[in-house]
Amino acid sequence: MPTLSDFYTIQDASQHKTKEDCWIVIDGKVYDVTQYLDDHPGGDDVILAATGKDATDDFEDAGHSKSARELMEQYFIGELDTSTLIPAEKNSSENSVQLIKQYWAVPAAVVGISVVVGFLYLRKK
Ligand code: HEM
Repeated sequence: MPTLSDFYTIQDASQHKTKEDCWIVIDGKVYDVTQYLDDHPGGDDVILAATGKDATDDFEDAGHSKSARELMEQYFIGELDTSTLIPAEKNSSENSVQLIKQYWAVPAAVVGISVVVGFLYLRKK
């Protein structure tokens, strides 16, 4: 049955990344795991390292059991407002464009300078 729940942005969740106040985002859901940190079999450091971002891949890579997944529902506090992820994706594609531009600038400059030097050298002969 659908229930009303709070929505948080990834920026909201990123404000809670200490041992005293720790939220994680897994599969579009936000969990306040502050009280669970000391009991986590994988240690508190792995959970703290998974704060401030989408921790779904880290959580899945650890191969959590069914009972771990049931347990985590106790710490559910709200849904992730996914509209806040769109600018992040846009930024990362903009970053890729910047990287491609930089990647091509250096070899293009080397080829350009070589052509000019070669041309001048041949003209001198
Ligand atoms: C509410 C969130 C979480 C709960 C309730 C939880 C619960 C558990 C439980 C019960 C185990 C024991 C093995 C199992 O039953 O699967 C475990 C192991 C583990 N967890 Fe989590 N976990 C959570 C989040 C995370 C996150 C975000 C990470 C990030 C990497 C993580 C990393 C690990 C690792 C590496 C182990 C393996 C420990 C070992 O086998 O030595 N867990 N977790």
